[in-house]
Amino acid sequence: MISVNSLSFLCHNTRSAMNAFLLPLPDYICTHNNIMPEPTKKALLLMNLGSPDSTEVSDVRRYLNEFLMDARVIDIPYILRTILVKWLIVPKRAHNSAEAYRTIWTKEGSPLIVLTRQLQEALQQQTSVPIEIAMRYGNPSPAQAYERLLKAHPQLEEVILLPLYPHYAMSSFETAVEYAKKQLAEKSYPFKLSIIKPFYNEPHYIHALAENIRPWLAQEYDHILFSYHGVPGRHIRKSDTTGCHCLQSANCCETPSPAHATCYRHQVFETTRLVTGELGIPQDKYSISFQSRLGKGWLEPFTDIRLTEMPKEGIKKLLILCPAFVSDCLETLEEIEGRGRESFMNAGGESYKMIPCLNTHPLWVQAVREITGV
Ligand SMILES: C=CC1=C(C)c2cc3[nH]c(cc4nc(cc5[nH]c(cc1n2)c(C)c5CCC(=O)O)C(CCC(=O)O)=C4C)c(C)c3C=C
Ligand SMILES: [Fe+2]
Ligand SMILES: [Fe+2]
Repeated sequence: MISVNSLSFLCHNTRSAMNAFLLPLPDYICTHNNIMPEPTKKALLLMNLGSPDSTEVSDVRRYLNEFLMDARVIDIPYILRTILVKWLIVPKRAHNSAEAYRTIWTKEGSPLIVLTRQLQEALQQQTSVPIEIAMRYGNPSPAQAYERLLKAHPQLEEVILLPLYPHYAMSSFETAVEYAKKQLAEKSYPFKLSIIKPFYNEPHYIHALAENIRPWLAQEYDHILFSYHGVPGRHIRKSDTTGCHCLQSANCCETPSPAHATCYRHQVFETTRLVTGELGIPQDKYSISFQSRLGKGWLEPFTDIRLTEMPKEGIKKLLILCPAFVSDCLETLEEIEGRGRESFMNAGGESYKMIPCLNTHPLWVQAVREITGV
């Protein structure tokens, strides 16, 4: 292969000289000055959960069907899942869900997708490594992102996949990775996929989270609630690689085990411990809860219940954040900022402040660069 250095002498008036011999000029040979960038070999793919294409009930229905028919989300046999999802959950949920999306939708679209794109743009301003986004459900799909990357960079050798979930769950990180791998395998793309593991304890991420919280601590508050997206306890046990650790004892998540590499509960505890440690928040000033449950047997305590209990326990001024998400979305803006606030205030709360997700915080942009090496 011709190295870029060996071609550098060609750069002056190269195109006209080479044209004289009718040689096609590779696009990475610069004809204006002596800079000849390497052809792009590496790209970054940011992958998030996805949203419906619009707030029309038909689009929300299609999105919910795709989401809930995922066997890593509702992990029951196909026939039962089809009956449950297509006949019971989606028909019952689609209208309310569309209504909920309408309360947060922006003129650019779904906050989750708009904010993921803004993260892409903030990163792209700092690096020449091409960056694309993809969604697990809906658009753009990983295949669409691969096509765009390949068209613009035919010499691509590696796509670094960053699932935008700090914590491992079969219903978030695992399904995103498997879907991206499946779509890669379906066509003979010339590049490989390198997967970044969950970054729940990565120091740059923890630092970004801490600094995103810090300004909010200047005002008076009684308590900080770390509200994480819930998952069924069954999923925690299923993801236990040892087969005998997770949810088998009261303090399993504090007892060292290789199971923690894929234990959502352990990982959210760790994020909370590390970030409160960095901020020096005493143990009696914060707690963890789990939101957005769908069905029985999900991790406890439940955020919606805690929000109605807290004012009666003397917690009147609350700070709340949702570190399972890096971008604000339906579950933060509608569930926590909207309905959560109402529950807390109606139960006797005096002040309720939701700390936004990391979104495009400069330290988060920096953390993504550190975590992915772009
Ligand atoms: C931490 C990330 C997430 C996990 C884990 C997760 C598990 C999970 N979710 C559902 C059901 C629904 N989740 C919905 C929305 C939603 N979920 C996540 C992230 C995780 N989900 C995000 C970021 C969002 C918001 C998407 C957006 O467009 O803003 C919804 C759809 C909305 C609704 O109707 O409530 C459902 C349904 C299950 C069943 C599950 C694990 C088993
Ligand atoms: Fe655990
Ligand atoms: Fe969810």
